[in-house]
Amino acid sequence: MLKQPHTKYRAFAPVVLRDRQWPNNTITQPPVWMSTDLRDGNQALIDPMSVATKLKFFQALVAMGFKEIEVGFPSASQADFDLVRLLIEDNHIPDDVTIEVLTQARQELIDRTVESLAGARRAIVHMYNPTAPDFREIVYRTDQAGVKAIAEQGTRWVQQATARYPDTEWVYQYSPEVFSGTELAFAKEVVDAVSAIWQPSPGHKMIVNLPATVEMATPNTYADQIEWMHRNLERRDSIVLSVHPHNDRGTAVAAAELAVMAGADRVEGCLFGNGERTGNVDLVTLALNLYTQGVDPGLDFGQIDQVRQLVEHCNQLPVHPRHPYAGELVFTAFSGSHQDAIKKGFAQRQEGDVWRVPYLPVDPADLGRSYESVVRVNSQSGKGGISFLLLQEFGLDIPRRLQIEFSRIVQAHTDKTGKEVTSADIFALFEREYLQLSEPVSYHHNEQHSRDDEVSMALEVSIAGKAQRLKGQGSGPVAAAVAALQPLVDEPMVVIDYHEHAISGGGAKGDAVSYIELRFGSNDPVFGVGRDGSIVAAAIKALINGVNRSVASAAPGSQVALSA
Ligand SMILES: CC(=O)SCCNC(=O)CCNC(=O)[C@H](O)C(C)(C)COP(=O)(O)OP(=O)(O)OC[C@H]1O[C@@H](n2cnc3c(N)ncnc32)[C@H](O)[C@@H]1OP(=O)(O)O
Ligand SMILES: CC(C)C(=O)C(=O)O
Repeated sequence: MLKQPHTKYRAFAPVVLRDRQWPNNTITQPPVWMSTDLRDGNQALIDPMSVATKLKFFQALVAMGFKEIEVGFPSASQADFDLVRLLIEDNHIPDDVTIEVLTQARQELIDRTVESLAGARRAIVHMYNPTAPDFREIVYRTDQAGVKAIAEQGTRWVQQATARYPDTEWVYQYSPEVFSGTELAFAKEVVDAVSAIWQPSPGHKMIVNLPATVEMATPNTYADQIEWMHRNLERRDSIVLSVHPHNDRGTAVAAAELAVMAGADRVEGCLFGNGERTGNVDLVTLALNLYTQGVDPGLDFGQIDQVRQLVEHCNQLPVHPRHPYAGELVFTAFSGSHQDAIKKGFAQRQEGDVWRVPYLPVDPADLGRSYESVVRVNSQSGKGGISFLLLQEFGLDIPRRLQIEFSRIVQAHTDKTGKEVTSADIFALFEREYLQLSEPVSYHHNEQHSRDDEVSMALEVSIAGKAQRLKGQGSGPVAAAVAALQPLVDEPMVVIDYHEHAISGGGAKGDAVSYIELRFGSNDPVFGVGRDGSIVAAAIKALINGVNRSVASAAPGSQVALSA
């Protein structure tokens, strides 16, 4: 790279528009959306789509709610011509959907383009010619007058060709290609000359599309350009003002949003930002940005994964895992503090509340995404994510101090493997540590009798494989079980905390689960967990698990031992 890049590259000159209005505007309704997936998107593919693939994509776009769809460049290829014929002849175009096709300003191409549309109820003929200085000088070797004459002549050819098919309702769209790099006064001069020929009216508007064919400046500059045109174009009340941002600087979405604030009525783009070079503006992101502001975008992305899979299949290009709203990882939190906040957000949420879950700008469920993918656990994760998954998928609502204790066990595992753990892995670790640990003491059965506020408990257990019957009394079943188990260990056993709940989901639905925090003498507290169809048995199992864990926890340095 150059040390002095100014010797090779020039900064884009700002637009002089001191009284710009767009910064004070907000978007309260969606623009008209136009999908150019089948044209601008298709022309940028390594292998352009077949007619069958295009038809499938077209039908999906219709189902999403698009009312204007650019289906191709019929004068360029037989496949594009055939698709247009198929759509018309086999009645694939619903009454409220209008197809659009693109052509250069060349008579033979215009004639063939219009011919492809014969029999359409309504159609948009989109003609373009480049207007920017580099294109005038390098590509066309002409001047402003020459470029303006191409636009005027092309418009007349479109008029003549469409007049041959009076049964179709024709809508004309003109694009001064590379508007983003064209002098504003000249862009207005060309567009005004075109609209003077076409003579649109408020009842029969034409579309003026102002493309950032190459994105050359910051989005505010594009907004200034659009506001300037919006305020200065002739016949503005007879024009649908459209924008077509490309993403060369990575800011097409911002450019489109600011352009709408600046007066654009319509936005052209592709799903997930496919298109030439860095792509067209991403219509999914634009629509869902509106949705998260409480504005109905008029497009349905309620099954976003299906839309993404369809687009990946048709384009043969992957959507990035971090792509806004649709990427595989965008509703996934790995880091501990994010997981903690998301878990609290879900826990405090009531049905009908305004959406306020930290870190998640949209409810994944609204896009057909499940909550399972929201939290994933690796070595960057904390107790929040781990306990979220245990609750969401296995119905285990583990108390806070147990979350801390168990997260150390998971952390040790992820540190060792260096890999993500699935919710099934986490549950397996939890089972191994708590629910299935039956050494050295394993539980078989209990009998209890109550008299005068005192419970007598007999426990059938095995210790190191040998059956034993233990007895104890207490003010309740837990106290009686503690008294029965106390002789097994050589430190005083005290219950510090006790939680239990019924399991509402997962394979153990209906079981009770009991979490008991115990202290043995002056040792650190330890949790025991038990699960059973009976609440009392779940508590006894939790106590025995606490004994086993404190004895097993192990050996070196452990102060707790089984009594001789
Ligand atoms: C920004 C965009 O995305 S614009 C759309 C671009 N998409 C495509 O080009 C895909 C489909 N295009 C094609 O398949 C071909 O370009 C075709 C079949 C339409 C035409 O092919 P060709 O006749 O070989 O011409 P080609 O596209 O190379 O253009 C070169 C000629 O057309 C002229 N031309 C290019 N664009 C235009 C235009 N919009 N209006 C008028 N003339 C044009 C050029 O000045 C050049 O003229 P020259 O031969 O006298 O120097
Ligand atoms: C034809 C025009 C609208 C185009 O695709 C562009 O300028 O990018």
